Amino acid sequence: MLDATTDLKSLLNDPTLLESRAYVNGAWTDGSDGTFDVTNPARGDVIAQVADLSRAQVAEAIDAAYAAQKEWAALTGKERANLLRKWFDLMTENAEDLGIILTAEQGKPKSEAVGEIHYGASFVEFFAEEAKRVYGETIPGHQRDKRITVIKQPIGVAASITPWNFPNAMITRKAAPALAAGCAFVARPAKETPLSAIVLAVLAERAGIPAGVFNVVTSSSASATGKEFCENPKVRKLTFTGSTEVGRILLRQAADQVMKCSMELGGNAPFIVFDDADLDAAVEGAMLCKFRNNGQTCVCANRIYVQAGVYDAFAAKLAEAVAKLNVGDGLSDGVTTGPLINEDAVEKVEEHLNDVTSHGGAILTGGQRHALGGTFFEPTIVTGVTQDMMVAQDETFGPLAPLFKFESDEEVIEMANDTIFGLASYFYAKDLSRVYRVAEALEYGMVGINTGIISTELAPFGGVKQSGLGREGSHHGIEEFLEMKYLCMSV
Ligand SMILES: NC(=O)C1=CN([C@@H]2O[C@H](COP(=O)(O)OP(=O)(O)OC[C@H]3O[C@@H](n4cnc5c(N)ncnc54)[C@H](OP(=O)(O)O)[C@@H]3O)[C@@H](O)[C@H]2O)C=CC1
Ligand SMILES: O=C(O)[C@H](O)CS(=O)(=O)O
Repeated sequence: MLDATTDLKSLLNDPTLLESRAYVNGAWTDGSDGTFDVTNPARGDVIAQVADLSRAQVAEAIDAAYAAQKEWAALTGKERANLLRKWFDLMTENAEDLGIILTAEQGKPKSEAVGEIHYGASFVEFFAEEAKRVYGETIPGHQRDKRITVIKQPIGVAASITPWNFPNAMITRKAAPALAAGCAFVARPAKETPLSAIVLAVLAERAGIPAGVFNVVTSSSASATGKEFCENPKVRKLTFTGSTEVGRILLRQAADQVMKCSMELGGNAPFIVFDDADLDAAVEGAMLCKFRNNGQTCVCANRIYVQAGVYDAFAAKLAEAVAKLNVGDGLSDGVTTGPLINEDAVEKVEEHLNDVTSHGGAILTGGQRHALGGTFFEPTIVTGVTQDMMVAQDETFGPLAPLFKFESDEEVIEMANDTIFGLASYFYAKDLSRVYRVAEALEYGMVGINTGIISTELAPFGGVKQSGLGREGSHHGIEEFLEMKYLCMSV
């Protein structure tokens, strides 16, 4: 066993949670293509060698899901709910260990990782309850001898492809409604962070979720797995979270089967501070919104617009708050900011930063790779940012806070909406008519008003324009995994 694996196991209350095989049809499965390495981004060492499944093995997982789905759907909603509740209880009981595993492979501070585990588990808890509430309807007949009924049925086998930035919650946000609806599920996690997905399977098995209902296929080739998901006729639903670029590829591939797709894609969130805002609250919200997960979330503030009259005061307060961030290894106590996921991520931050400074912007704080080396980067604020700079159109996905100045409400709404994305947006203001006008004018699926954190299992999460299709979470979330059937009966 690798030294780093031994070290990681030594941190766990239950070392058996650290599994490196895939989970197919209730069996722990080695990869016919060998293994691929999983690295701790804070330390650079290999913490696991995970099963590398071939496309043929992915097809076997789909076969297993297809075979298990009918019996799973035949259970009552309450029976499925009871099993999902046990899964939720096990996630909650093991949250500390799941958080340590998540931090080790993804890098976020352990406190954030444990927070993600509870956030991820909240979807399982919520949709366990929704399993009992898949209602149909009756409609008055169109003729005297006709009776109209509408029923909801599970779509069948659902497959997911998820990113590395929330390796637990992005899976449960999909698998929980799918299983609650009566679907069977095949999850393919990002190659950077498969351990958090695998441990969900460990707990699903312990919860008594039947073999074949929840499968985790780990692979180094996302493309091959994605093609199998899109081309295999037994798959009736594809649910993806990741970049818009990859979302487009998958939609094109899924089109051949006219497959039902949910897409949670890229963002470019504006964070607007009006001159009537509570500046201290706005700074607190900006810190949470920008620097959560080191800026590696699709709903992070990507552009910070500040009205001219409060620009300097806001910038000074934000710099004070950024100075308090503690960059380091997420497994160390007191660390608030971990490393970026990989070298590509660091280079993207540098590219956006250099574009700002080479076009007249200025660094207020930070601005370079951290003294810790590796993929650590100094939390950075830049000022004098304008709409023609890269950061205005492209998602940084890192700890870069670009401050734009604006004069009028009309001007900032136009700038905020000037993007192909439409996922999350935020603004701070007190005047009620301004709040209504701005909230209604922003072209986004989600608007945070005087708050920088909007994510909850109770609300419909999703975007418009090229940020995605469909919603996850809330009672809307289960509809993504149901088909509506119209029954017309002649009496
Ligand atoms: N709207 C939302 O909720 C979210 C959006 N995102 C967006 O995703 C981006 C960052 O995440 P990142 O993981 O780099 O995004 P990517 O889109 O590169 O990867 C997301 C997932 O897709 C897989 N993938 C990559 N290429 C293909 C392909 N050709 N066919 C099938 N699967 C593929 C990846 O696998 P592998 O990593 O193994 O190559 C990974 O599991 C940002 O743009 C961010 O905004 C991220 C999270 C949430
Ligand atoms: O992947 C993401 O960025 C998540 O969707 C963000 S959140 O749901 O944790 O806010």
